[in-house]
Amino acid sequence: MNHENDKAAPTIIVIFGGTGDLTKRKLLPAFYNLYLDGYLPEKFAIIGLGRTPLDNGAYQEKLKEGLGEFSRRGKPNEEQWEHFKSFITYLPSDVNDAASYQKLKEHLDHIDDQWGTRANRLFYLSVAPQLIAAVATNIGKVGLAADAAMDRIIVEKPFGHDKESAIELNRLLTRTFKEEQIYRIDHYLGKETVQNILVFRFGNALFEPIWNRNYIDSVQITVAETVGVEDRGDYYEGSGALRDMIQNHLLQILCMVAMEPPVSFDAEEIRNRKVDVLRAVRRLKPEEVHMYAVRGQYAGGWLQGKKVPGYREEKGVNPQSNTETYAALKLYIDNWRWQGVPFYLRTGKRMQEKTSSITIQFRPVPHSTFPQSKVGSLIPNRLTINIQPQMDISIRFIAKRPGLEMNLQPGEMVFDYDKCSTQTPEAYETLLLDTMQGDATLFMRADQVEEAWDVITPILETWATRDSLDFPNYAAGTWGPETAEALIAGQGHVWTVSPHLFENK
Ligand SMILES: NC(=O)C1=CN([C@@H]2O[C@H](COP(=O)(O)OP(=O)(O)OC[C@H]3O[C@@H](n4cnc5c(N)ncnc54)[C@H](OP(=O)(O)O)[C@@H]3O)[C@@H](O)[C@H]2O)C=CC1
Ligand SMILES: O=C1O[C@H](COP(=O)(O)O)[C@@H](O)[C@H](O)[C@H]1O
Repeated sequence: MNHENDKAAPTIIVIFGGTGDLTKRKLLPAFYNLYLDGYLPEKFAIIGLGRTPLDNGAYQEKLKEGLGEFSRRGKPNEEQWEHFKSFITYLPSDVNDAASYQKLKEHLDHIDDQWGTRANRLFYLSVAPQLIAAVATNIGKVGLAADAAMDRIIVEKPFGHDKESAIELNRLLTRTFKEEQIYRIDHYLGKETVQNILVFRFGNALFEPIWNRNYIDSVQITVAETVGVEDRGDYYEGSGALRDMIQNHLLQILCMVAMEPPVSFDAEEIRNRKVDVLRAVRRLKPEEVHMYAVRGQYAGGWLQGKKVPGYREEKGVNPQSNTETYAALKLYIDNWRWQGVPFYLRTGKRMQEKTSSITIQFRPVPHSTFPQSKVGSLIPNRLTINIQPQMDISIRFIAKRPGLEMNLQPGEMVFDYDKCSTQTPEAYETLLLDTMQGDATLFMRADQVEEAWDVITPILETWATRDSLDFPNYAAGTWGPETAEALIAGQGHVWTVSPHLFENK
């Protein structure tokens, strides 16, 4: 997390799934940007693995195309690319072929010999979840990751399908790796604006005294996407919004908003405080689920002037599918700080606008000093943390409207990331550098993952018992099903649809 003046030790990155979408779209652009920003060590190598028959040149060319398309800096400069590509090699291999791990070991040992030092080894599992067991077991068998201080494994989401499978996966990984060698990625934790939640809360004395049930009325966390399932219908059918987004990204954000102040910025300390929050989230009884959780699935509709198909018409999706593409929850945290404060979480695909934000709604003033006739309905203070694509933190307050009369109006103070001079790094840049430097603060520990599954288990189980649903129940290009409004209306709340203050009074 803190990358000041740091260069990692000599490092070899082995990417299982080196020909896949994630490598092209996220991993390679992140490494390339780290290279341009001077964060990669001089002794550095990327080894891509996959079954596709390619030679080094063809593999490098494929990754270069991806850079042009997906890097925040666009097409690479030829001279810089010529140097960077010398780090990259490709080893065609099948993860189920035990012999290929011996070859990989020889390759890694050979690099160590050339460099005259034992390099750190990072094994990135960018493969489907069902292949993780084969890779981790085979790495263990040939002793590829024998040095607990130097070798790490990075595991992509989804981490399990439910609590039992997550526990099983943790058990399997810890047969070969110690917990401190395992980096479970949640890319939301690498986002600049998400990291800033901790700095905002614990770097300022101003907010902590009012960051509790005495002053905060409710909290909303929204992650709204305009995209549909794209070409991931097969995966999404077995997942749905609750597993795909809430179990990981939204619950992790919730932890950062709700955690107690850590004693230090140490990885274990931060993760301890976060897991405390998950443990305190009230578990729902099956008969309560309908009062606390709402699901939806998009029908066809119009988005930004374009006609888009319904979920059931997407590639890889069952035409009678009951998979939810929208989920909204009302959660309570049963501890001293948050007793009685509702936390509303929602996420959906094909929503009207792409926006991820956190809204902290403060309570109204205890007594209205100013005559109602002058001020209309006073708007209580609200803090909004816009995560993406708009990146800012704003505080809404009441101010006097200039003039001879005592009229009030809403005002706003904004910290805007666009006004900062440096380019914002992508989440994967932060996270990959952290893995190289052995900083696990922004990664999920086994107990965090298991607790997060535990929070959503009653909902998953209750939802699984019903197979005749009123789906689809929201049109693409809207803000989700109407039942989501009712979910929070009982407490007198409405979803804060847009992050922009004055559209949203
Ligand atoms: N793409 C994304 O934006 C995101 C992906 N993820 C996660 O990342 C992981 C990878 O996703 P993604 O890149 O999209 O998947 P892809 O389907 O695009 O890539 C899968 C990769 O696995 C390789 N592979 C499959 N079977 C074998 C095998 N038997 N032996 C060796 N290699 C094999 C493929 O190589 P080949 O075909 O050459 O054998 C390919 O490189 C998944 O867990 C996914 O959930 C998480 C968040 C976002
Ligand atoms: O993990 C996932 O995240 C993406 C959204 O990520 P973002 O950084 O673009 O906000 C989501 O589309 C995908 O379904 C999910 O698997």
